[in-house]
Amino acid sequence: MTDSCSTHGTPPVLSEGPYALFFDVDGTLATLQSRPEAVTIPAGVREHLQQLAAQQQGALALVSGRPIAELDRLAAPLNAPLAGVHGAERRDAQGNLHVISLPAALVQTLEARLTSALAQWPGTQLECKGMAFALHYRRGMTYESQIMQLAEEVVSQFPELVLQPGKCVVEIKPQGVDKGAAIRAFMQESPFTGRIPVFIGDDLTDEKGFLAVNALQGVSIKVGAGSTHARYHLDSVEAVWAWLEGSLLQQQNNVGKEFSL
Ligand SMILES: O=P(O)(O)OC[C@H]1O[C@H](O[C@H]2O[C@H](CO)[C@@H](O)[C@H](O)[C@H]2O)[C@H](O)[C@@H](O)[C@@H]1O
Repeated sequence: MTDSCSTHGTPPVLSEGPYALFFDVDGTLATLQSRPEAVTIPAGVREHLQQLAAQQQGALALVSGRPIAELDRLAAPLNAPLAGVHGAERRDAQGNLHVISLPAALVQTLEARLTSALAQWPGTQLECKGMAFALHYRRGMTYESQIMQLAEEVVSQFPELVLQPGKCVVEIKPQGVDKGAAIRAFMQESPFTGRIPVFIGDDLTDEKGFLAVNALQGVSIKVGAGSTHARYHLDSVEAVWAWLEGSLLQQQNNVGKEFSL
């Protein structure tokens, strides 16, 4: 990554389109919390997402490291296309599921090994997502190096696995799974095809998504500090909420103009 976020401007609100909208969740639509299970998306933001989805004929998806089941719970009553576990799970706009899994025996072996290792390190937390594992250390920062070493050891033993670093977390996920691939897959399907892709995210896992959107001449937006491939920048989750509301109002104005005499 050669660009620095600080050199990028604030994105204008969405004014023309049609758009294909992709949102990361933690750190983008939802404020980070000390535990994954404490996260919520405010009701007003969920309402705005629903309205934006309707305005764009359903071309709005969440693209997250979280499993699809959790995304449905966090975003309810929004029933959107979803990419979960960094793209290992994907629910397309027709409701079809596309899943990249690992052999059950490998999942069992990894879960047992990671559970017993993290049990030694107070404040760390293991999130098992079926085909991926998140090793959290936000409440156990003193164990960061042990967690990183463990994750690196595991990945070095199994060529079908790769590391996905994040905010106070390192994840172990299947090779070839990333948010860029998930966004490209959506963009080949109705109702996303032919639209201008927009992706907003805050973390390292979002960088492949920014690259995918840039390659399609879309709008990539990084939330918060850090070097990035994204072309625009928003300071905070609150700024994302405000931009989302502004874009919604702008799109509503556009519709009003189409029908005014
Ligand atoms: O792709 P995202 O939607 O941004 O999901 C990335 C990971 O987010 C969650 O972990 C992060 O958020 C937690 C809650 O705020 C925080 O406690 C943790 O330190 C962060 O790394 C989630 O738990 C992971 O499964 C996601 O992959």
